[in-house]
Amino acid sequence: MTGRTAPSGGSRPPLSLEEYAERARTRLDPAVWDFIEGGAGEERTLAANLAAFDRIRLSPRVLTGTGECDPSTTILGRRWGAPVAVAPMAYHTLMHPEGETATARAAGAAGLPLVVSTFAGRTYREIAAAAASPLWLQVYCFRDRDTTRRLIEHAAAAGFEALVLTVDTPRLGRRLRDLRNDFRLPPHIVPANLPADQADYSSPSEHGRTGLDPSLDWSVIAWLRSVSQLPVLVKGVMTAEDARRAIDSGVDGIVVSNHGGRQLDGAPATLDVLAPVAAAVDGRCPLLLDGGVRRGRDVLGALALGADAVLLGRPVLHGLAVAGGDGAAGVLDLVLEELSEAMTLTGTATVADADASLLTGEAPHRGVADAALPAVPGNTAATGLRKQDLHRSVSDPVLDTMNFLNEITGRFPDVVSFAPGRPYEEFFDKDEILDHIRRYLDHLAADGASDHAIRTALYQYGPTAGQIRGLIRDSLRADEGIDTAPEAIVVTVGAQEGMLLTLRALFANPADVLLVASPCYVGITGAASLLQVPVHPVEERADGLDVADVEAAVLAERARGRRPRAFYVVPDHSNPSGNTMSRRAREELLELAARHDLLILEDSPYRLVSPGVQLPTLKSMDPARRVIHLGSYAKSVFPSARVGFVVADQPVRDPSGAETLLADELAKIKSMVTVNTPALSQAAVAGALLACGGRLTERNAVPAKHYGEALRVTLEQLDRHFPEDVRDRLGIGWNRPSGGFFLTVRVPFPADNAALLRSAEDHGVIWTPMAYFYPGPGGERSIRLSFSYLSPAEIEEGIGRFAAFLRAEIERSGATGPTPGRDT
Ligand SMILES: Cc1cc2nc3c(=O)[nH]c(=O)nc-3n(C[C@H](O)[C@H](O)[C@H](O)COP(=O)(O)O)c2cc1C
Repeated sequence: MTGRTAPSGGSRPPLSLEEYAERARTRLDPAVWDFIEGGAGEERTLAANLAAFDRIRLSPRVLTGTGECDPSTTILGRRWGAPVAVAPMAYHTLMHPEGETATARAAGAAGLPLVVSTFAGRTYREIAAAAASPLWLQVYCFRDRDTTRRLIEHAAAAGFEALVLTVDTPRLGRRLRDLRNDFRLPPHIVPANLPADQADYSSPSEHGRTGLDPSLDWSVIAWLRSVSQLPVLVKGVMTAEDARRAIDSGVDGIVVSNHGGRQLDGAPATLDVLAPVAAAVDGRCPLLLDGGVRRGRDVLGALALGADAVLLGRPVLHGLAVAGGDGAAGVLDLVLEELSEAMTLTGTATVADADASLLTGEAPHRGVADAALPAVPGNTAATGLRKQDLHRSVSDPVLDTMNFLNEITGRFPDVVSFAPGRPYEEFFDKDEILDHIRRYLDHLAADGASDHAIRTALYQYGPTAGQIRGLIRDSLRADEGIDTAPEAIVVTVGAQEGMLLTLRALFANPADVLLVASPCYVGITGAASLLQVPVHPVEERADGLDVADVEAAVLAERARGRRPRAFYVVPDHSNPSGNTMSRRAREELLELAARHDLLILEDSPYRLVSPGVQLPTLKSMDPARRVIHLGSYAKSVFPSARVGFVVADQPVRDPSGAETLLADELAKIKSMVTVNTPALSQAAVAGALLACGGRLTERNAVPAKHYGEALRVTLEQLDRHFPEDVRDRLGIGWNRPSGGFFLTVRVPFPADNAALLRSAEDHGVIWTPMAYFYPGPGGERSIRLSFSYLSPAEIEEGIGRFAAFLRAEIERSGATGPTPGRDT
């Protein structure tokens, strides 16, 4: 990031990108200047891009002890000197005869990638020869796909590492400056990688109209995959919805871009749409942004709003125009110098540390409609909060799924509900809870605790890791074959807190990915969303999880440069699918974990309330301590206690060689979350454990029988309403779990919220759309039925209503026959 020699024509090197722009303007032919500088229409969007960055205010933070900051980052498995790359721009040769080769040298010197335009003025081979950092190819899809395919093959052969498909250009925007100037490329400026004889390229707008394919849809991603192995990014996404579709289409990255204001005039500034797009992407792929980046601090602003990196457009052309490769290098150096300054003055040690806490004052997406904020009654000075200003997780649909169900249950109180995964209430005895607490106090006294110590245990803040760890250890030994020390246990506020603590501790860097069996319990994906942990779903097959699929996910993530850190699974009677992993699959999973240095997060709350003998827990099969076991007493004791625990016996070594257990580290985090699990709750659970000598299987013998019976009645009623030949004809099916609270019904129509509403309104029965449990697409034609909360008579009535709903819905949609798509 050293200053360069003064590009000729100025008394000193330009001190800002603005100065580079000014010097470039004086050097270039006015029509060429207009061509690079201009935007579409009235250039509102062009101006908005710049204005949005102008509104960013960063918080200076002092005495942070940050020292040297590190602006480097890793994208698609490659280290970049900073989260900046050069945006694809046509014809660098218009700025300087060396064109893209000069830019590639400059980018290489700064350790930054260059995205080379389809309309590059130099060949891909020449550019690659000059490059010392990653090259990506920007792809325009032509009507003639063969031309596009050849372009991609040439770039791949030259060593380009990724494809960036520009998706905002079914035609070129009306750029009035070019129209007024009747802009034509000089004869020597040609696209060096396109067939010279096939088109007249001299008028970019004219060629755009005749050459570009205006009818592209999302299937183009699959086409690109069919012609190239390279990762595919899409450039030009501006809405959360399109970002989701892009991810559903399997892209490897997204560039939020409005083409530097050159396409749809009136489109918002890219920075203004970044936060909602980032919320939708939720770390599932790299997210880049371009448009209006003109200073190093702009880079930091974009990162704070959720980008992983930015592309720099016009300023690089300005540098080239001013002094060729040296000028482009000067521009990049300046941006990196300013970024380093901004990071230091905001106490941002690394790129991963840049988050929304850096922002202060008016956020970029504010300003337009502040006046339209609803007034809060009775408080005229109230501050209206915008959802976009809150953490992106609050916009994550996963955090909302249960609200819809609760709302619908409230609206139709007389429905039979197969929605809640709740224990059957007839087993609750209102006096028992007091007996449990009494029993625990007596136990403490019998153990020799003084009155004073017992008072403290009950009334005072307690030990962070919990005060009933010994009893939990005994119970795990008796019931689960898990042999662990009390010190390896942290008592948590439900298993949910256990998930939060575990993810917080394990996921230290943005390249760490959580793999989850999918469909997946929303508690873990929700916690991942809160912590911005990227999630990679591994889809269960109809008969359960295939460990080969987990391995494929591990390898795919590695290939993307990310680190699969842990795999979350409910091995027994899974919520939501009801499937159980076989013993063989458990062994294979543990072998895989060892092979790939993967941790397993085992969550298994239904075992102890399921009939029959259970398969061994993963934790009990795990001498290598790869399994972190998340426990819950919600089903086996009662949910209101909100007591869970984590068995985290993994040794943790610090740089001095000192060793703790992962449980100790979780307790540190817990001390800042819930301080300790309420003593009253622990006392009640402890009393319940003492009552059965730690053998919760024995305590739950009757409930387990009940749940087994509820499952049997549910299956029997489904069989009765839909005998095999009928269900085959209608395209309905279901699995046959061996226990737990849930099963999966496959249907031949979309089982979405609209269908759920019809089911509640017209048939008086509620269920849960399986799609709620898919972190990505999937489950659209599946339903989760939960039978745990209902009596056999209610189940019988409810399945009758459910059957009527299924028949009505099949008739309504005209859909019968085998269910397309996924099975669970
Ligand atoms: C002269 C010029 C040519 C461009 N050519 C392309 C191109 O060939 N392909 C593409 O995807 N985007 C192209 N763009 C858009 C840029 O990649 C980028 O989206 C935009 O310039 C970023 O905004 P900024 O210039 O404000 O930094 C071009 C932009 C300019 C200014």
